[in-house]
Amino acid sequence: MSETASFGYRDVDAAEKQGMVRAVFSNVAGKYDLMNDAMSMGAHRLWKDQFVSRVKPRPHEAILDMAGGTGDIAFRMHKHGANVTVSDINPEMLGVGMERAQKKGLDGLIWSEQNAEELTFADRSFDAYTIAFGIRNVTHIDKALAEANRVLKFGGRFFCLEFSTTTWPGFSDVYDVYSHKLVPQLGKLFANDADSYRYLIESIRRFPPMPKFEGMIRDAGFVNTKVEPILGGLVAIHSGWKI
Ligand SMILES: C[S@@+](CC[C@H](N)C(=O)[O-])C[C@H]1O[C@@H](n2cnc3c(N)ncnc32)[C@H](O)[C@@H]1O
Repeated sequence: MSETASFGYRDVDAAEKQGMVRAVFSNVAGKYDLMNDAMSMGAHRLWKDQFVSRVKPRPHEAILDMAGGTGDIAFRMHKHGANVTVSDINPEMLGVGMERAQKKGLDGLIWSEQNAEELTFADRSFDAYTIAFGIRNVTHIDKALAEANRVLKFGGRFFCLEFSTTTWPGFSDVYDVYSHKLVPQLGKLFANDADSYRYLIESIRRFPPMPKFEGMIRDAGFVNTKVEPILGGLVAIHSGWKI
């Protein structure tokens, strides 16, 4: 029997998932940044600021921003003087990011089309690895985590920002209605694409809960792992160290 993977609430052939995810992000690339503001009412900017403040980028250190999309995390780290490589599997998302960098006058970022599961970077190339709202889209999360570990130097830091499950009871009911009913409608209104946004919400619900994901990070070889829930775990920052 062939291997299956979850694509939102559906189970699909694992070999097909990557192409389906790629199609989602090709569809949304042009409206991605606008939709992030609309869906989170601007909150994603605060979560990304908090995330980068935890990474503490230092001047000249090499940081890989995996699944970096249109560059939000990379731009923030670049401001600190880090040498940032933005990698993503989707050339359309990277294309939007490169245009944004040009408009902002940001030089020195490296843009690289890569699959998080099979990186072409040499072992021990980076001081830090970041991935924001990307890991839940990857077919084999364990392979991506193993690759993160491989490309980090000894003493390197791993940081992941991802939606998770809030433990605030009242809030989770409101969030359920908001995400399942309103987000696809916003997707239709702003991007003429309810299905892509339905997938993005469903994929949040299928993502492993915080303790399980932290265990996966440990299994990939990271130590001193930590989870920092935001809004009761609606969003979480996971981190670990390579030794
Ligand atoms: C929700 S966006 C996040 C973009 C950016 N990090 C941000 O926070 O705004 C998810 C990104 O993951 C990328 N992605 C999905 N699967 C991937 C994979 N296997 N390898 C690398 N990137 C992947 C998508 O192309 C997309 O750009």
